[in-house]
Amino acid sequence: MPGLNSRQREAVRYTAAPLLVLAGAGSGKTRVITRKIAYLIEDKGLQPRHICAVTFTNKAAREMRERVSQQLKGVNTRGLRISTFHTLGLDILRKAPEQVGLRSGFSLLDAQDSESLIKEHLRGTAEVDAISASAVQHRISRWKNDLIDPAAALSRAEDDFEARLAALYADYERSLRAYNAVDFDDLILAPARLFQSRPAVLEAWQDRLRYLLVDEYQDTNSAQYELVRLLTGTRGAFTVVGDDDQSIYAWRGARPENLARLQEDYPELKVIMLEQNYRSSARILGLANTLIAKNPHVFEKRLWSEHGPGDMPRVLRCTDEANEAERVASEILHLHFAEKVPFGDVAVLFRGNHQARPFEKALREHNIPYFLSGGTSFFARAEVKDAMAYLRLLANPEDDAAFLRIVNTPRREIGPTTLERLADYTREQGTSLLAGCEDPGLAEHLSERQRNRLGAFVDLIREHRRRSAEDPVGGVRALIETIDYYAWLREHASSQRVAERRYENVGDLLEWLGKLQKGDFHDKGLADMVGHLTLMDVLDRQEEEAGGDRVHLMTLHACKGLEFPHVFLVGMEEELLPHRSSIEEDTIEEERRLAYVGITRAQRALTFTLTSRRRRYGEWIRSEPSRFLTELPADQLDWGGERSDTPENRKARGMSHLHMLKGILDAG
Ligand SMILES: Nc1ncnc2c1ncn2[C@@H]1O[C@H](COP(=O)(O)OP(=O)(O)OP(=O)(O)O)[C@@H](O)[C@H]1O
Ligand SMILES: [Mg+2]
Repeated sequence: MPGLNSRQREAVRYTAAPLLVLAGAGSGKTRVITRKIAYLIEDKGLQPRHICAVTFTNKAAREMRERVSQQLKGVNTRGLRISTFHTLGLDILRKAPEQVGLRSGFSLLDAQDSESLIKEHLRGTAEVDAISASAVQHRISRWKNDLIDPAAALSRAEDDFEARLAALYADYERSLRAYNAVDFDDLILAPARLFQSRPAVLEAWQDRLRYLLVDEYQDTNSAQYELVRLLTGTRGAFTVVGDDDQSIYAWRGARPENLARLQEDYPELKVIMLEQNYRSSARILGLANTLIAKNPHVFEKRLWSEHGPGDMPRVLRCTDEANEAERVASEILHLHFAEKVPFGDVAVLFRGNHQARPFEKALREHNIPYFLSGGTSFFARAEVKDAMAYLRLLANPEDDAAFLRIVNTPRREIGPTTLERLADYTREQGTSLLAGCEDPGLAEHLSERQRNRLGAFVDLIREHRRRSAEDPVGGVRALIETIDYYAWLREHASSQRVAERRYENVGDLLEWLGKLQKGDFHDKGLADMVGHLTLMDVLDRQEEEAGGDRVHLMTLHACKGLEFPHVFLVGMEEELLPHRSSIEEDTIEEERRLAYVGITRAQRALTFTLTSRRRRYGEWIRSEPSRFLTELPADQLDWGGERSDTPENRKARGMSHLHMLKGILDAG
């Protein structure tokens, strides 16, 4: 087993009992998982279909799949399951939807959809001014992650307010059921419940998944813990790897204590610690060790590295955000043109999504290709999703998910109770929601006023379906104007500018549709074009994921498990990192872990940046260096590091212009 140290080898070979590999960043935990998959197939003769590896992000799952297929060249790995927890959950539900009270073809609500559903339920309650829909959603999500159902939430409520939130949770659940829909958290919760209540279903899955491997185990929540516990059963055939110092999702219900709980639930648990870091140069690792040592520890682990000291990590002091972004862009140009570093080897990491904007601007201005992970792609924008939902409903009146998305967008005073009754009725009748609106039998269930509102909506759709049968794009355009979608956007946006930009996105979508109509789809109908656009949606995402040689921009939460030769950790300021809310709530330890995760992504070079002033809520505020920077030994950091204005760098910038020019010439 080349490329593994003796402890890693032991971890790969160990299958006698449950195994926990507990080790710091860059020590090869993920490598143990990928090698172990290969070992189980090649040496232990396990069929690929009996193995399941679980990670947290699609990106991580994709990388793992690549690494495994490289190791198993020529071996048929059909059936090998490497996915996120959520994808695994979705597959489990899809195989037996009736068992959990769903029908096949159930819809999956994203966070945006759940939030607007909650908003509907909040409307008209006493709590509407006291709490935002997103806060309620967060609360419900926490309950679900802790396997607490509405009844249990109610019985635990300590005051009236909590009790009201629990009641909202119950309303929300009822709506989901009526709509034949699940939310993101249900993808874990529902399978766990399914397994608890149906031993036969559980047994079939246990028979299918005979060995389970979990990466980033420190970030599992209670529902995920339960799912793993159930799936692995008494056999306990699993390997989990994790690092308590990298637990950064407690705010979303992750339970780092799950690491300790394993020992209680599985007394025969074997624990292997890894201590050699293979990722970072010694100076970078030294900073990481110093920083994390400030947190209290249950397990002491000190990482060491055989790599040389490497470059001195640097700190760039910048005047403000624009300057910070400009300096980083300049540094990246230097790396790329003077040192021949591919753009893809560089990552810019920040605490909050809002910090990305100036960097995007600066990188774009310098013609540096970049990719913003977790950013909002065109098809993920609310307004584009609304417009797509209208398109889908025009093309296919049976599309219940599309119906639900826009029946009240813009507001038509059709409340959740009306929709629930409609959904219950149509389920009995076996018709779609839209068709159900016109069913005379509905009269028993809904008041005349409610029926009239639904009727008006049906008329709207029918009229424009007719128009779009003759002229697809014209029909859709007329619909968007008839409902005065712009006014709706204007009502909800923070400024006219924002509303206009959103409306432009809708315009872009229609324009795109127009091009299709004139081009390849001139002899086809709306349904074909919508199908094509939906597929584009998938392609768009795939393209996003494919990468290419681009600088990575991402939050610290998103960079878990990844590594980059050059890392810029920006915004190293008090109230940014640590975040202001963590200072107030005294959850600095989790922020320190976040900083630790960021630092340990760097392989060769690490650069921190900070500004002396930053705009916040329209005002200039003086920024203070992050305590995490001042905790680091001053002699291990180069605080003077000015590279942006060296002659070399000016040359690099000149080359970038040449590069740009060449691009223009090539295009011409
Ligand atoms: N025994 C080894 N010899 C050489 N390189 C190794 C060895 N083990 C791991 N590596 C390399 O070290 C780097 C870090 O490994 P890996 O990503 O598996 O660490 P990790 O513990 O999962 O890190 P993280 O905690 O950040 O997820 C990778 O580039 C990996 O290929
Ligand atoms: Mg890893």
